[in-house]
Amino acid sequence: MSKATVMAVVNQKGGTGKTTTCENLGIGLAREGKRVLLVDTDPQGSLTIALGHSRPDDLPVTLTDLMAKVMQDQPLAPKEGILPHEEGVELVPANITLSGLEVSLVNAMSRETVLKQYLETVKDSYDFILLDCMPSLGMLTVNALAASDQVLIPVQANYLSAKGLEQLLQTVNKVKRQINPKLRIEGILLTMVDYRTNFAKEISTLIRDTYGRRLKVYDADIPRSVRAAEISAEGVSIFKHDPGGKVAEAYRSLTKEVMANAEKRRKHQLDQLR
Ligand SMILES: Nc1ncnc2c1ncn2[C@@H]1O[C@H](COP(=O)(O)OP(=O)(O)OP(=O)(O)O)[C@@H](O)[C@H]1O
Repeated sequence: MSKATVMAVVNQKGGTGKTTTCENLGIGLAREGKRVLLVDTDPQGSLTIALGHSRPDDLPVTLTDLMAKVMQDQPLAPKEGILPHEEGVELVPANITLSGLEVSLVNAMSRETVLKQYLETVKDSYDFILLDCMPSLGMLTVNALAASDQVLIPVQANYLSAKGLEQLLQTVNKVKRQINPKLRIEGILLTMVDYRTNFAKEISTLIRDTYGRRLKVYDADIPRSVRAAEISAEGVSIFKHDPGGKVAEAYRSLTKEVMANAEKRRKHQLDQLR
């Protein structure tokens, strides 16, 4: 059985739409029949909350426990700590205890690859594993990059920080060089685009012109909409909350692009084996 494609959703800047993208791309893929695991690697637990667990601190098992077991060489039960969601995805939840684990990683053996080692134990059961990263380039984000095949970078169109993006690309390249040679940037996703303003259109064009040659910018942009902001408290995706709306439409397009890219890569790999 083939192993999952692991995708890190990363931006060290806060509030760029990482969690919203993880949730809706993940559920979008599940709606297309893919087996999807979402992993909350952020001690804030936003993805955990967004998927309906409003009190992450009360959960008996979270990513902290699973990574701690890996670090202590303890066995994991099948699907230990993995929670089902009504829309077909599964979740490894997180809470604030993950901050403590991040500190203890500093002195751990193979500290950059603890998450990777954990994911190896579950990879056979999924087609896609999406990692919701925290807004920093610390050890948990390095673990996410070390465990991933590809990176999706949500960028809030109105607040593009070219310097921030360069810093992120440097970190991705460093992880690629030193720890994970197969890591590649899948694409930049423009989020919270307000098409009522000319400014947003200009920024979108600017990003495509500036980075489009070096990096893929997804054709799908995610529009700004209060309907998207509402889902954080609803425990369901935009496909359930507002199925006919423009944000659902945009995440549907993104899902198709991600699947088409995965299929292209699979064919390319098969061609190389021939
Ligand atoms: N398309 C959108 N339109 C309007 N609001 C949005 C949209 N996408 C996300 N939001 C809202 O913007 C805020 C930040 O989004 P989100 O939590 O997805 O970002 P994040 O990058 O994961 O944040 P953090 O860095 O804190 O983890 C949230 O309140 C969310 O509900």
